[in-house]
Amino acid sequence: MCGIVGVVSNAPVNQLLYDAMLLLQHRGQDAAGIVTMLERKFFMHKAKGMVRDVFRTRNMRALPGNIGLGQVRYPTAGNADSEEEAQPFYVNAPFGITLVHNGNLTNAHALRAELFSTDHRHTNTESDSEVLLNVLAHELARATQGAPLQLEEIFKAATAVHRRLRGSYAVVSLIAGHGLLVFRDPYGIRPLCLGRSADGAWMAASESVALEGSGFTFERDVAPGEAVFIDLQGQLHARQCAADPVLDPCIFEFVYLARPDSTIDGISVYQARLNLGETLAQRVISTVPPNEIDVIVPIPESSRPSATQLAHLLGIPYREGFVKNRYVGRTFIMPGQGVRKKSVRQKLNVIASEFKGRNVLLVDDSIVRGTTSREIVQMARDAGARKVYMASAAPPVRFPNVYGIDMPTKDELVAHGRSIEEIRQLIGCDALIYQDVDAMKRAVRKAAPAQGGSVPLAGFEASCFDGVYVTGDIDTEAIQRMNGNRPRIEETEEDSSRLVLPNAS
Ligand SMILES: O=P(O)(O)OC[C@H]1O[C@H](OP(=O)(O)OP(=O)(O)O)[C@H](O)[C@@H]1O
Ligand SMILES: NC(=O)CC[C@H](N)C(=O)O
Ligand SMILES: [Mg+2]
Repeated sequence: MCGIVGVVSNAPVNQLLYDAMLLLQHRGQDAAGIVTMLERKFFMHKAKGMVRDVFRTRNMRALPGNIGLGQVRYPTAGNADSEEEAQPFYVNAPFGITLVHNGNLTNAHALRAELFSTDHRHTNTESDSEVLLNVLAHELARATQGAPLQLEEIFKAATAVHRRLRGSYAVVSLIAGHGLLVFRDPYGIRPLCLGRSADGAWMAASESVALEGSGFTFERDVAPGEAVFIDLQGQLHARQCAADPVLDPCIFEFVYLARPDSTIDGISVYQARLNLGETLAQRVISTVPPNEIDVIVPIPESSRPSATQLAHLLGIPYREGFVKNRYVGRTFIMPGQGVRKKSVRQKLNVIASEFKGRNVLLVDDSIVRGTTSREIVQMARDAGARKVYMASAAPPVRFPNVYGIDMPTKDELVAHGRSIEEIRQLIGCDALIYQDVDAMKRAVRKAAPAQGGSVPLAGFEASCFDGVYVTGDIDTEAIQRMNGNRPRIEETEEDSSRLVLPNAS
């Protein structure tokens, strides 16, 4: 995941973009970038780091114009360490286009070869988003054939782009001298929504929290396969450009990725998490008698809504046993297992009195590599807990994700190829309770409104839990190819994060 945003206004947008990106910071902490446009000229600043570190006053002053876009990056393709792969990306022809992307193309490898041999376009990084931009540029050139750009050609190009791309993509792009083009893949895997301000400005963003926090009113989600073009006068034009759009949003957004105060495709993330706590309660009861649990303790941050609901239903006290250092980022989205492990301890500290002599049930939203749970269980024991039970509001994560969440190989997943009992032993808890896959889907769906958008909710992209890849073209070979170009982080206890490039000996 990454966070993306675009704004068309009649006043400067640099501060608006910056503020919206701060509201999306939880979606990517690796790099940040903004492009604005004044007349036909683009102004760009991007670098590795979090928003507040990347942009100084002098950078902000150098971003003039009433239209622009931005991204916070969490790399899932290419090289996490590369400054060049920070977004936005830019191409000069046709017209001049910049683009930000949230998602992951599963056919980037084939497209890159095709771009070079057939389309005669050059890409200069390993990023799939640069490939995406070049496909869009090629299709815009093909649709216009040298003539001025009209609305019909924009939608024709978007249609052709959908035909060529596979995987997940929520995109905001800026066409110099024309306007903002926004589109979402035909399955709607990654989120994207639109909002309006009182003075008529438009904002497109990954999550509704960015709209609301920036003074915009949520208008609607971008439908899967839909392309929306907002011209320089602020007129919005929309068209369904995919042959067979279906809405299968990524369920992990509701489990962990998104902010709880966001609504995605009509589903309140907070309500979905409460519901997950409710169904989890039934699983807990069937594993550990509630009278053997003295206290329920959430693992901050994302598990809190599920843990409160669980505690409420079981009638067991909910206590804060871990305090989070708010200056440490999300550990799951940090590149490198060593960095993640170290930062769990830096990030969370125990309140020993909540554990001493008690049987505690720790609740997390998900267990991915098991780094957090292992450390946390040990910390609870060190603090004097008698029994430490562990519950996950999501089912076991057993399969790699290829749609923009950084869990690319099955071997790194603690639940892959292991029984619940084996995972329990690895994590070191006295009982381990997982949500069930169908119950998770039901719980999230229950938070959906009766009436959906223009494309109704079909199901969920839940491949990391059930191994079903909604785009249908993913096999072991495809996963290996996607990972082939990604640098690995070599792990040892002492030297925790040495970067190893592929092909390095
Ligand atoms: O099994 P693991 O590989 O450790 O990953 C799972 C953990 O990572 C996430 O927390 P994170 O610290 O990223 O963010 P949060 O503060 O929003 O919960 C998630 O909420 C789990 O706690
Ligand atoms: N998480 C994402 O959405 C990543 C976007 C893109 N695949 C990149 O690696 O930069
Ligand atoms: Mg967490």
